[in-house]
Amino acid sequence: MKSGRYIGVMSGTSLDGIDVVLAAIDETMVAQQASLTFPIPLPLKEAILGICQGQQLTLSELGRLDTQLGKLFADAVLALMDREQLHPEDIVAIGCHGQTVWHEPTGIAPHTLQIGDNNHIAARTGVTVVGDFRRRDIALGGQGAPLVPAFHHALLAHPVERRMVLNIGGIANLSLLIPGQPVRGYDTGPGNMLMDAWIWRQKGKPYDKDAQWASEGKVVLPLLQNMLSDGYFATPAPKSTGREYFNYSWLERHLAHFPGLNACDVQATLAELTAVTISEQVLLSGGCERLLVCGGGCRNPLVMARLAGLLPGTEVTTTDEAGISGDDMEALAFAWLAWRTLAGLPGNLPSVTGASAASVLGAIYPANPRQNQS
Ligand SMILES: Nc1ncnc2c1ncn2[C@@H]1O[C@H](COP(=O)(O)OP(=O)(O)OP(=O)(O)O)[C@@H](O)[C@H]1O
Ligand SMILES: CC(=O)N[C@H]1[C@@H]2OC[C@@H](O2)[C@@H](O)[C@@H]1O[C@H](C)C(=O)O
Repeated sequence: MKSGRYIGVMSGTSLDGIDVVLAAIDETMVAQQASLTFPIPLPLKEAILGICQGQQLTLSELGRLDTQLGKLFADAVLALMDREQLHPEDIVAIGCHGQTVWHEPTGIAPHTLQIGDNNHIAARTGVTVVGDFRRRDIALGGQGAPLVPAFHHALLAHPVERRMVLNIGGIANLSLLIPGQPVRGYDTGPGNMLMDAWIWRQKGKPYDKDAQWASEGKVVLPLLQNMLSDGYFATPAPKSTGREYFNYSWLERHLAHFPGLNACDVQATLAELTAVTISEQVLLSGGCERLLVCGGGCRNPLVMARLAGLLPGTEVTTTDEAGISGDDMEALAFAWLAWRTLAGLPGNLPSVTGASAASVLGAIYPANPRQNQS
């Protein structure tokens, strides 16, 4: 069943770095063995951010970015392989998510686009790559996202306890693991993305470390209510979203109604927006006994404290406490999805994405011998 060591690669909507994880996987377990975060050069990050917000580019520019990212993902994998003294034959496959640059799961021609040419990764590492995980689900009428609920279910479901797993990345997504019910899951809306965008514009910092700035401010209720009136929050699942919707322009449109606000109060209000939109969904979905949080947002003490405050009766913890590092969860999920693909097992859950059927996901880029090329 293709058991062995896999490498998962995730570059998420926050663009804070490429997460690479090594794991031993078979039908009964996923054992994490090593991980690293590989930096994304600032010009590349800015180019990706531009596309995600609708900036026009030529096909030549898109092609170049696809190649540059593919090479960068390969470098990230090679850094882990070199550090762990791994040879290509030690690894069954690499599961690479790619970089989402556009996600439009509804409308006349639903589509989602992850770039970073997997051919470069296979050629440079000498390891088989599995990629392009989302588009089969879209072709089956699904959202193509989120895909991690199946992995959350495999690892963290409990026979009697009502659990939910929350990933707070750039976008936040929730997996509902309720005993006796099909797994459900969807994106709740912005996770860290608006907080990151605001502090970047105001202070040139990539994120509000430990919510130090937001903690100095107070929530501006009219602004919060104005943002909460966005139609996405009341849309029923299945649903997914991304940077092309929740971005700095979205924030600017809401701020335009409230000129002259204190910048640090805006930061506090954005942290509250993340906590409120998540907790409302937890409650609307019937609540849970335990909320296991992963993703960079689980390191934000203000958001975590507000979630606990808004969800009395729910134990709010990080997935670290359940034995899985919150920083590595998504990369691990894509290593596991690569194993599912090679084992001929479906990767999507129609109860989550709304697809008409469960399906083996992804495309396989077979290994060829490792080459020393730049
Ligand atoms: N100590 C901290 N204090 C506050 N926020 C933090 C801290 N550490 C990480 N973060 C937040 O987490 C973000 C990174 O999260 P993560 O790596 O989960 O995102 P991602 O994987 O790119 O997103 P997605 O899940 O949407 O694809 C940072 O940009 C920052 O906003
Ligand atoms: C289109 C896309 O890349 N979506 C990501 C993004 O980041 C978080 C949230 O939005 C989730 O829907 C998804 O990622 C995780 C890994 C998923 O598919 O489950």
